[in-house]
Amino acid sequence: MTERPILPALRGGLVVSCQAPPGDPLEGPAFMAAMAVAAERGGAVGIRAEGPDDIRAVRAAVTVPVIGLWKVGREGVYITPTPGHAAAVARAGADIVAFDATRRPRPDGSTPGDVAAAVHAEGALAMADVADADDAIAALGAGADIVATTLSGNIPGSPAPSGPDLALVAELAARVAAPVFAEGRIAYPEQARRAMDEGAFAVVVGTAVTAPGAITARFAAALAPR
Ligand SMILES: CC(=O)N[C@H](C=O)[C@@H](O)[C@H](O)[C@H](O)COP(=O)(O)O
Repeated sequence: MTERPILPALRGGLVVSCQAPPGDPLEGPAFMAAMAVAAERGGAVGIRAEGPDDIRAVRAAVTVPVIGLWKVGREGVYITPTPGHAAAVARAGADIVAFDATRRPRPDGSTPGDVAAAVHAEGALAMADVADADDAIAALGAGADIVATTLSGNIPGSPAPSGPDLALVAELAARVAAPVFAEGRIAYPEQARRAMDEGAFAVVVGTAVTAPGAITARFAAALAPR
């Protein structure tokens, strides 16, 4: 928990998501903390990190706000699925706890409102990762403080645009009073700029900055014989 003003520190800036999936050579708190320090030095105003161990290490390594989440499995609702996971993420040092706020059933039958309440009980802010505007409006009504476009194109029934869902960013910015974070498939600085122009409060970039394997694959593909 922190007394620093969290949202003003993030306004208009870049949050870098430092996550390595299971089996990735960079998996582990030391690697993710180093990645976070590099991102902070590069101008990131916040770091998004996954799992209590990484969150603790990142929290200790940077001065900027930390958005935490906990991925549990990879099916259905897996981003901070229960109030218990959310409380643990906050206790690990996250200033903001991101959680799946889609209308899909949660593994323990809890609601987005239950998760937001657990986050608030730990003194953190609740970020609703959504797939569409209906998710966002429901989650904010249930107590979330922030919405992020994280799950657009990433759940069944949500078609994936090839790039970021800037239409959803614009729709949310027009329809909700809460801060809107643009997140998901932002691969170029120009897309980050456009997200801000569409009304985003801040922009979150992961793969394009912190996934050397994926970045290398893009370059290697460009060199493949035609
Ligand atoms: C859908 C899901 O599980 N998204 C996760 C949420 O934390 C991360 O795997 C993404 O890397 C993050 O959202 C940033 O997005 P991108 O890596 O496209 O810049």
